[in-house]
Order: sequence, then structure tokens, then C-alpha cells
Amino acid sequence: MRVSGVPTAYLPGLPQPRRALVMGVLNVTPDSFSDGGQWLEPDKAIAHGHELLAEGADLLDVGGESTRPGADRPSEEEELARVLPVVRALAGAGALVSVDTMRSRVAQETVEAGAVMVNDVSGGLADPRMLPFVAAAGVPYICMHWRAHAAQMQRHATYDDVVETVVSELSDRLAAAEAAGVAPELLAVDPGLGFAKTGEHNWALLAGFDRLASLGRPVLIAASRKTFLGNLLADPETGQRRRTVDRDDASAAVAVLAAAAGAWCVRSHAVRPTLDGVKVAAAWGAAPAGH
Ligand SMILES: Nc1nc2ncc(COP(=O)(O)O)nc2c(=O)[nH]1
Repeated sequence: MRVSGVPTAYLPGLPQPRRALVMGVLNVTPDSFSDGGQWLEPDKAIAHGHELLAEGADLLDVGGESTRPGADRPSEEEELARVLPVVRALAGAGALVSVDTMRSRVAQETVEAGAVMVNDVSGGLADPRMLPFVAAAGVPYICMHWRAHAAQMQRHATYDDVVETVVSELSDRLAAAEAAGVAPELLAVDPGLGFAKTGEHNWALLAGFDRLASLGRPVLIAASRKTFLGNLLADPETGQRRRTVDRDDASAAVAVLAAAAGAWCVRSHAVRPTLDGVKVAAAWGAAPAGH
């Protein structure tokens, strides 16, 4: 089996170990699907960020808006109030922080507070000022495949060929970013698992990793604790979906397989097992091929 374990491409200005990067998830929200409310208070969020760093996270992804299906949007002021103190404290402590936001003003203020990357789940579609801001700021930008806000996104989960369509629509977003002046080498892509996607779509996108990589940009895979894993692990007797906090082994397995395929970064709630796993993928990929 061909195992790479090393990213097919990197983003400049960020760590470039010969392994996939691990991005620790820090949702400062009352209602994120997997950890909603746990880290809403800034002090708790900052402490959890340090825990993730201690586990070895290369990056911390700080978000103030839940994107779970059906979630209502917080105001821009509320989102800012949630993330700004957390970004300022963690970046101030030397952490590499990405801000998980669709709003250009939140991106701007958190970059000014020390965030080094913008993680925009909308790929620039939710706020027309986002791409111009990213271009002017010159920071790395994660461009995720997205079709609509959480309240209505699952209505858009229809594709003839999900891999080809997602690759094509991501290609359009990369072109839009470059047209807005974003330097191409600062762009990473992400298939948006669970965003206007069914479980079947998610598995097809993972199996189609090489098509995502054919965009020529670093690929971020973010499957951690998502519903399609809960369904995969459902109790065979009752059909009861596996609880979110009990999905970390399967989440790490997806991350390792993505790293083996050449993912640039994997986004995880459980950093330590994920980091251990991507190191295994890198060691396997580095071994001389059997004769
Ligand atoms: N780039 C990127 N960012 C994201 N942010 C939040 C969530 C929702 O999951 P969470 O509630 O566990 O953060 N998923 C993604 C994702 O798939 N890709």
C-alpha cells in the first residue's frame, strides 16, 4: 500500500515538519455539536488551549460560531467577544492560532491580536470583504467547500459526483481568492466534511483525497467527532449513534489515513492520539520500500 505520511504541499510561514500538522479545536461557543459550552468562558478556553498545546498541537483553531447543522448565528459583536480574548492570550503565549470565522471583521481583529491564519468555512462566500482582507493581510487562508449557512446547509447536500463537484467548486473559490489578490501559495483547501454533505458524501471525499490534492494546494481534513463517524459506530443492536466524546479513536483513524495520503493538516479535538497517529504515518511513509 502506498503511504506518504508527508504533506503533498505546505503553507509558508507555518511549521513544515515531515508529517501532517495537527490543529487543535478550540470552540468558544455555547452550542458546537461536539463540545458546545465547555469552553465558552475565556479563562476555560485559554486553559484548554494550553492543554492542547501541551499535547503537541501545532496550531490552535479558535472559533466563536457554531456551524453545526441548524445552528443560529451569533452576532458579529458576540462572536468577537468570544474569540478575541482567547486569541490574544494564546497568541501572546506563543501559540500559532488560526481563527475559525466567516466574518472579515472578526478575521481582521483577531489577526491584529496575533492570529496567524484565517480558517473560513465559507471559502469567502459568507462575507464579500473576507478575500480582500486576506489579500491585504497576507496571511495563510483555509478555503473550505461550503454551500450555505448551518440553518439550511443540508438542503444543499445533493451532487451527481460529489468529488468532482467539490473539487470544481473549490477550484472556483481558489480562483476567486487569487482574483482578490490572495497569493496562491497562502491558500489551503478543505472538502468541508459534513457541510452540505451526507455521510456517503464524506466517505467519497475521503476516498477521493488524491482528487482534492490535484488542486495543488495543501489539504486540511477535519473529520473529528463528526456525525458520520457516530453513525458508522452506532450500536448494532439499538442503532443508537455513538456519543460525540466517544468518537476520538475513529477520528484519529481518519486523520492517520488522511496523513498517509498526504494531507497537510488534520483538525482534531483529541490532539495527542492524532499526533501520535500522524507520526506513525510519517514513519511508515519514510521507510524504504520493500524489495
Ligand atoms: N476548516 C474547517 N473548519 C471547521 N470548523 C468547524 C467545523 C465543525 O466542527 P466542530 O464543531 O467540531 O468545530 N468543521 C470544520 C471543518 O470541517 N473544516
